[in-house]
Amino acid sequence: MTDAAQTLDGWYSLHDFRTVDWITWKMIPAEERQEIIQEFLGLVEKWNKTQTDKQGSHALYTIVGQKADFMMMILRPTMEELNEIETEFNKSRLAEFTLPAHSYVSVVELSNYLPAGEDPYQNPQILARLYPELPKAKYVCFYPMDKRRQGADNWYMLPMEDRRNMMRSHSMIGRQYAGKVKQIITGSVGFDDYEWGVTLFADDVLQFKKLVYEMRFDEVSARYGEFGSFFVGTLLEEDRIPAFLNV
Ligand code: VOV
Repeated sequence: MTDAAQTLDGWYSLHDFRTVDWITWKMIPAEERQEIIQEFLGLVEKWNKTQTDKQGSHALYTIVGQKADFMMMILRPTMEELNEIETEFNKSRLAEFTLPAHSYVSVVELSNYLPAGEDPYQNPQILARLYPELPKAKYVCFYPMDKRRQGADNWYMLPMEDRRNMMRSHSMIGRQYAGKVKQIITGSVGFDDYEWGVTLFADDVLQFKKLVYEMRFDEVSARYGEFGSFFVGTLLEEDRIPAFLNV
């Protein structure tokens, strides 16, 4: 067996995608819609408080295309909290007017391919990456991915040194996007259908395409990357929620 990569694990993550049932939403009185929006804003207010207390973070984005209408990305210290939040949303009145479109369960992950120093859990830069406050970037891009295990191209059979070299090259490309794209890699082996979730944040949506395309030419993605569905969305700030739901 080759050496397994060691991981540092941070907050648990839920990407929850919903489609709005606009037809039934339009059928109820405007007053009732306002109440439902207020109830949802109350939930978001609770999440804001958790974020201020540094006990988690969240982000809301409206999704472009037919895969979903909006996404709630939630980070929390435990899986139980994610489950509670999801259930609380499901019991809210807004949920009666949404259909589940997709979800992804994972945990913020850093791997030891690049040296992190002595006790990484004491390193403030590492802690900031494991327990991040999600940025208010204008755009989000989410997709799940695997590393290939097929015939001669089996990532998990490669010696540590080869994987480390390839990850170094990967990070060199990534670093050219510093300040343009922020990545949060979440591990999902044992939690969801792929091995990682990739969540990218940017203020210029085109940078997602440029970064993901450039990485396709890099060996770790070219030879070993397998990708699921891509979701792209625009920031749904709280003050935009009533307008988004206005019919
Ligand atoms: C935005 C830029 C960017 C930067 C700087 C960056 C850097 C780094 C570093 C330094 C490391 C290793 C240590 C760690 O921090 O974990 C990683 C790790 C990882 N990455 Fe990455 N990545 C980026 C971006 C970035 C993208 C766009 C993708 C998707 C790939 C693509 O083809 O679509 C990706 C994937 C991953 C994955 C799946 C892992 C875990 C691999 C494993 O086997 O464990 N990543 N990544």
